[in-house]
Amino acid sequence: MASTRDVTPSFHIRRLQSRRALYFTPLSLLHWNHPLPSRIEGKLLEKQQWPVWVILQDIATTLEWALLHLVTDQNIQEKLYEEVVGAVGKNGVVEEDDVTKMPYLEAIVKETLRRHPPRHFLLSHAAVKDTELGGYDIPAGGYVEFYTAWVTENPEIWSDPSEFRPERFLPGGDGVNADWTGTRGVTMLPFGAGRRICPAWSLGILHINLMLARMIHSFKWISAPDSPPDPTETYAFTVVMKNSLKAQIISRD
Ligand code: HEM
Repeated sequence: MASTRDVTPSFHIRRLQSRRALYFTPLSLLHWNHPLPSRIEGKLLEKQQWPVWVILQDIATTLEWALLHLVTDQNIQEKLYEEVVGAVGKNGVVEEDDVTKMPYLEAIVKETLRRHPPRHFLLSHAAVKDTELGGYDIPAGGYVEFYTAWVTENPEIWSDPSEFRPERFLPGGDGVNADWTGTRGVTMLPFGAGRRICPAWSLGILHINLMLARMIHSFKWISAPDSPPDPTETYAFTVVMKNSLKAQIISRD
């Protein structure tokens, strides 16, 4: 009989890692606190200390929001499971190359980043010279904060923006041509845009895709009794769930 466990996603990540089911979750690096290389030109935040947990936080936040929707809507979860099984079989192992051939997985991750951009604000930017931006005069040295969530909440850009609908990123959907790195127009900004865009956005996406595919391939995720998923948001470094997701997992073996 399938066993169930009542655990939080972070616990899942550690458990799956110990079963070698996950590709890469460098939790041991959580205490690493060396300066990351910084790009200086036109940059406000110089030589900051960037603890690695800050970076992992973006990935963990995205995974937790994706799982909330997959637990809430089992049809989406089953459709993803079918796609993963179709690509690697029931007993195969999902590898990096496999996730590039999973359009529904990609649509789920894009919809998660649209609906729940982990950072509602980009890093602080500053004008290096007197600048006019969107009708405002920004003096040299003036700080500019970009609020990213307004783009994805905008009904002029997205139909029913508050709904979680991965299909919008598939052919025929309103997001099929969305450029999430902002080079062809800005309809979502999870990684920022322009020359200060997150330099590791594709690495982040690869990790999220791979982990999510492996989690769904190995387990069916369902709501924990007496603890239904609660999408209320709160601000930490990223915009997280006020009440962490609790779910039960059932082995698909
Ligand atoms: C889902 C995953 C991720 C998200 C949503 C994300 C998001 C962002 C955002 C919004 C920015 C600020 C861009 C701006 O101010 O214009 C940023 C910057 C940055 N990110 Fe990421 N990021 C993710 C993963 C990663 C990973 C995996 C790494 C490193 C391995 C990384 C390293 C950095 C660095 C070093 C910067 C600063 C770049 C600069 O100052 O020029 N990020 N990220």
